[in-house]
Amino acid sequence: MASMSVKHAIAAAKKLRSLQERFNPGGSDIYPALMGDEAITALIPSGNPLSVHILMFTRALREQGTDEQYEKFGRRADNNEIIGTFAQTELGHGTYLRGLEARADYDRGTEEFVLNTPKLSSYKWWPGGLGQTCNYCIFVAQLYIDNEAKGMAMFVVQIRDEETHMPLPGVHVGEIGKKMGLNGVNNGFLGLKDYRVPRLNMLMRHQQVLPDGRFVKSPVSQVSYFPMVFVRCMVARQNSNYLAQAATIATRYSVIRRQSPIEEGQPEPKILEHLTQQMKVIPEIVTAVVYRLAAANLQNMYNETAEAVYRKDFSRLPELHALACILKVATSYDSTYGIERLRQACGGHGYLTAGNLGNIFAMAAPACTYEGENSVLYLQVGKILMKNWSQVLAGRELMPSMAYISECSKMTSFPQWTGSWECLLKAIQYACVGSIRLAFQSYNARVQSAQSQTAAVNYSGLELTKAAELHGRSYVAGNFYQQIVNSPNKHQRSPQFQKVLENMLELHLIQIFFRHLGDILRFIRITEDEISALQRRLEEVLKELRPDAVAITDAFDFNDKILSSALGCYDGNVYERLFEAALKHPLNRKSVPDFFEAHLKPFMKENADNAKKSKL
Ligand SMILES: CCCCCCCCCCCCCC(=O)SCCNC(=O)CCNC(=O)[C@H](O)C(C)(C)COP(=O)(O)OP(=O)(O)OC[C@H]1O[C@@H](n2cnc3c(N)ncnc32)[C@H](O)[C@@H]1OP(=O)(O)O
Ligand SMILES: Cc1cc2nc3c(=O)[nH]c(=O)nc-3n(C[C@H](O)[C@H](O)[C@H](O)COP(=O)(O)OP(=O)(O)OC[C@H]3O[C@@H](n4cnc5c(N)ncnc54)[C@H](O)[C@@H]3O)c2cc1C
Repeated sequence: MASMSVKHAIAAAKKLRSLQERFNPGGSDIYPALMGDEAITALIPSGNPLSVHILMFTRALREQGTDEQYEKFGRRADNNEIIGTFAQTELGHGTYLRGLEARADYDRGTEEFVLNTPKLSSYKWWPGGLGQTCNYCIFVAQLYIDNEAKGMAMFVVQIRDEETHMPLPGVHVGEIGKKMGLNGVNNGFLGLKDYRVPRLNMLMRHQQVLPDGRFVKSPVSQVSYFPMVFVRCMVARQNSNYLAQAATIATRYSVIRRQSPIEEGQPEPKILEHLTQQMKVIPEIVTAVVYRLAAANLQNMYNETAEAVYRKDFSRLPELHALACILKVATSYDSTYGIERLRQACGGHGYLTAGNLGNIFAMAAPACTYEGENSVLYLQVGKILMKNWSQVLAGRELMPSMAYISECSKMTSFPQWTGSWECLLKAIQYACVGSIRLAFQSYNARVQSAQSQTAAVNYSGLELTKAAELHGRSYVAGNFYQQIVNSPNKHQRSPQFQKVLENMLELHLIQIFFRHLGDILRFIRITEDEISALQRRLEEVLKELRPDAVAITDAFDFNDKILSSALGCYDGNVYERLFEAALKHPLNRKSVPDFFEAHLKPFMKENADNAKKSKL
């Protein structure tokens, strides 16, 4: 599987390189963006062993290395003359980066770093492509000068001979084993023993070790986390795509499959006519659209910020970090649960490999863990919200994506309930701000009762997580509302198209309202009649969107090859394709399987003989 993946990844890399040269000669941005795109996912269903090379290795060399280092390593990596990965996580630590155990000791006598993974738990563990594909890596380690810790640093390390691909002396490298999916990625382990690299192998754009061992600190230490910020943005985009793929499959299947007359004596309808089926499928279509738009916004913000960071302007980094974290979490959780819901919406056939929903799930699910485990990122955002709440209390202005927090904080109570989109959006934001306030009070009370700040974060963790989750909902819903209602492009849309978009907005807002009804009722009084009115609107908008479901998913524009699904083909020949796939199964190659004579027949015969004997 790994070798097929490498073969396909290389073919895809060549193709994309030629597209890059055709459409964006000399540029560097569309290549990584395309590389992770849905076409690649489909071409390499067991995962792309070059993803981390393209998304992290090359970027880290460009963004964390000096110009000289880029010339030495980065250009070769961009040309795919060398293949690398990002080796940060260890067997014993992934989340808590300050706890990483791999170390780099500076030897000023030889002007080298001595790299070591001193214990089993300090072995690098997980990096994509490390097992077999890569001959280089970025090795993340604690930097020591004269045995004094200086924080994390990144080192370019050659691990295999460029000619023979043999691991170099002092390098212990291999594959970590079979996973639930992504088995073509050859995630690997790496141990180093007294492995020496020249001083200039430490990436030194933002922090430096001078030849005499003097350490020059980065102006902003978090900039060494920047490669992770980029991949979080990519996860937001990619997981929205996975959800869109699953939604396309389930929608197409739901207009072919017929089951159970709705009225006695009537013909069986398409299953998408059943209201509960609409509720399983249509909200997921809308969620995919909503997240695609949010991820596109995030990507623009990343591009602007990355340019600024390159010029050593770090002012927008905190806002980008906060948004990348929350959208990474929201898209990975919602796509993972959404894909499973869509699989169930396809009944028994959804469980067949031929439907491809299992593989899409296996591609989407690990994003809840990699690039920052989701609960940990919720806490990270929760902490940022606490900091911003202090700013609100001090009367200071907040970053644009949190401006709604200041606005809501000024409201003494929630305005008259109207049920309008603005009212629904405000209700979600108001509940979020209420949750932030409660989390802040809880956190502060703990600190005042002599808990340390870190312990107070731990014990306020549930409230911080709730506040972070609602902040994600507020941002995403607010962004969608702006794009549908206030977009400058609005007047170029046909009235029919605008109506479909508005229906999607209606469904999104009502869906989020019901998902967080408990959270909202904690802060806002809403009557039973007002809630029932929203229930009727939900049923109505599902009915309105039903005729558009196929067109919206067609507009995602996934080729049949990309969906790779007997249930989700454009022509709708579901049963024919399921049969075709079944007939290809190895067990169908022979009418009588080999195990019949070897095992089954003797087993049955023995049972029959025993039965005969017991009758005698
Ligand atoms: C194209 C499509 C592609 C598809 C993609 C799929 C393929 C991908 C294949 C899979 C590939 C998978 C590849 C992989 O998986 S690579 C490995 C990924 N590993 C992780 O993500 C590790 C997760 N851990 C962390 O990020 C940190 O340790 C956290 C964040 C948890 C805490 O950290 P720490 O304990 O050190 O810090 P602190 O909480 O005291 O915070 C201290 C300050 O720092 C600020 N801060 C923290 N972080 C950032 C940041 N990033 N930018 C800017 N600022 C940041 C923070 O706000 C605070 O600010 P202030 O309050 O002081 O102002
Ligand atoms: C498919 C895949 C690909 C990967 N690719 C790479 C790669 O290319 N390079 C690389 O370096 N790494 C890679 N990783 C590793 C990945 O980044 C880590 O698995 C991830 O950061 C989570 O860390 P962990 O595994 O140590 O989980 P842990 O941190 O051990 O998490 C386990 C549990 O503990 C909880 N927990 C941990 N800390 C806290 C806390 N502070 N507060 C509350 N709860 C906490 C978590 O919420 C979770 O429930 C990959 C992982 C996967 C699954």
